[in-house]
Amino acid sequence: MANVLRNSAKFGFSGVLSQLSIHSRHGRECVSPCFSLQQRNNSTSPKIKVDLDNSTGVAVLRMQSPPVNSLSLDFLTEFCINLEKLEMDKSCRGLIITSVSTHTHTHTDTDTVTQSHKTMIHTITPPVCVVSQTLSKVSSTGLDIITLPVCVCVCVCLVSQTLSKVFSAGLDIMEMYGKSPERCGEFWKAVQEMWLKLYGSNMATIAAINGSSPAGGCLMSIGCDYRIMADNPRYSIGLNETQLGIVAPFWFKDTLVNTVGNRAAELSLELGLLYSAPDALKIGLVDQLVPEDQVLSTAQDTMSKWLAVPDHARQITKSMMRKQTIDKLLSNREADITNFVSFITKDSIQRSLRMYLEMLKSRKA
Ligand SMILES: CCC/C=C/C(=O)SCCNC(=O)CCNC(=O)[C@H](O)C(C)(C)COP(=O)([O-])OP(=O)([O-])OC[C@H]1O[C@@H](n2cnc3c(N)ncnc32)[C@H](O)[C@@H]1OP(=O)([O-])[O-]
Repeated sequence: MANVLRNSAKFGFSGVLSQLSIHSRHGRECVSPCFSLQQRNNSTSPKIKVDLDNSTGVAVLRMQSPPVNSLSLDFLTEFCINLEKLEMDKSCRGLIITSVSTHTHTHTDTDTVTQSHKTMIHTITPPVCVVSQTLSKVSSTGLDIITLPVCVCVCVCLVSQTLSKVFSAGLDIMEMYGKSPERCGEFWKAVQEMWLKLYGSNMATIAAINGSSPAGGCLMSIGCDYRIMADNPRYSIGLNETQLGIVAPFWFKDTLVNTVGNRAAELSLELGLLYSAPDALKIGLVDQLVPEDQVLSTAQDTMSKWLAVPDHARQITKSMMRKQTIDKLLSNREADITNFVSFITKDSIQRSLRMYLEMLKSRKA
C-alpha cells in the first residue's frame, strides 16, 4: 500500500482504486480462513521467524532476538526484508506479529586456537554451553575466557534466554548511544522504513502482544490494524520516550493520535506513560485483552474476520485513513533524519541515554 499511497497522490482517489484493483490479491473472493497446517512456508533468519500458511493466507512473524527484541539496525533490516517478501507474495493476505514465547536460539561456531592462546567469546548471552573435544564448560557470565589445547576445533553452542516477558523493548538504545552521526542516520532511516512498510501494508496486520512493548515496540504495535494483548500485570505498553529524555518524532505522535485520540496522546506522550494492559485497553491503545496462552489463537481467529472483508475495500479504506499520515513522513524524510541525528548526538541527550542505560542495568542487579 505504501506504493499505492505514493502513487495515489499523483492519481487521486480513482488512482488509488485502480492501483488497488491491480494489487488486490483476492478481490471479492474472500473465504473465511481455517487455520490448518497445510502448505506452510517457513523462513527463519537469526532474529525473525516467519511461518506463512498458504491455505489461510496468514503469516505469523515471530521476533526472536534476545534478550529483549530490541530494534537494532540489523533487526530492522531483517524485519523490512521479511515484510517486503510477504507483501509481494500474492498468497499472503494477513500478518500477525508476535514474540516467541519461549525461545531456544542455537548457534554453532567453530574456531581454531593454539595452545595457551586465550580466546574471548563476546557474543554470548547466558546460559552458555561451550563444548569442544576436550572441554565442556558452562558459564553464567556470558563473557568468558577459555584456554584450549593446540588446534582444537571449538564448537560453541548458545542457548539464549527466553523472551517470554517482552514483545519488543523498542529501539535498541545502543544504536543511539556513542554512535557516529552517519550511523545514527542509517539507523533512523531503517526505523522510518519499518514504520512506512508496516503502517502502509496492504496486508491486514495484527499485533499479538505477548509481553512488554515500550516505545518502538509500541510504535510497531500501533502500526498494525489491530492489537491483542496478554492480560498479564507484568506487561506494559506505551510511548515512554520522554522518560529517557528523548522526544518521540511527529510520526510516532501522529500514529498514537490516530489510535487513541488527541487528549490521551497528549497525556501519554508528555508524561511518557507506560500503561498496564487494562489501562491500555481503557484508552484504546490496545483493542482486546486475553489470557496469555490465548494471544496467538485469538489473533488467528480475529484475522479470519479481517480477511472476510474483501481485500480491495479494506485496503482502500485503510489507505484513506492512513495516507495523510504516511505522506507527511514521505515528504519530510530527509529533514526528519537530519533532525534525529542532530538531536540524538547532542551531549545532553547522550548523557540522558547513558543514565537510562545505567538505570536499566542497576534495576537488573
Ligand atoms: C527519538 C527516538 C525514539 C525512541 C524510541 C525507542 O524505542 S527508545 C527505547 C525505549 N525502550 C525502553 O525504554 C525499554 C527499556 N527496557 C525495559 O524497560 C525492560 O528491559 C523490559 C521491560 C523491556 C524488559 O525487562 P526485563 O526485566 O525482561 O529485561 P532487562 O531490563 O533486564 O533487560 C535485559 C537486557 O536488555 C537491555 N535492554 C533493555 N531494553 C533495551 C533497549 N531498548 N535497547 C538496548 N538494550 C536494552 C538491558 O539493558 C539489559 O542488558 P544487560 O544488563 O543484560 O546487558
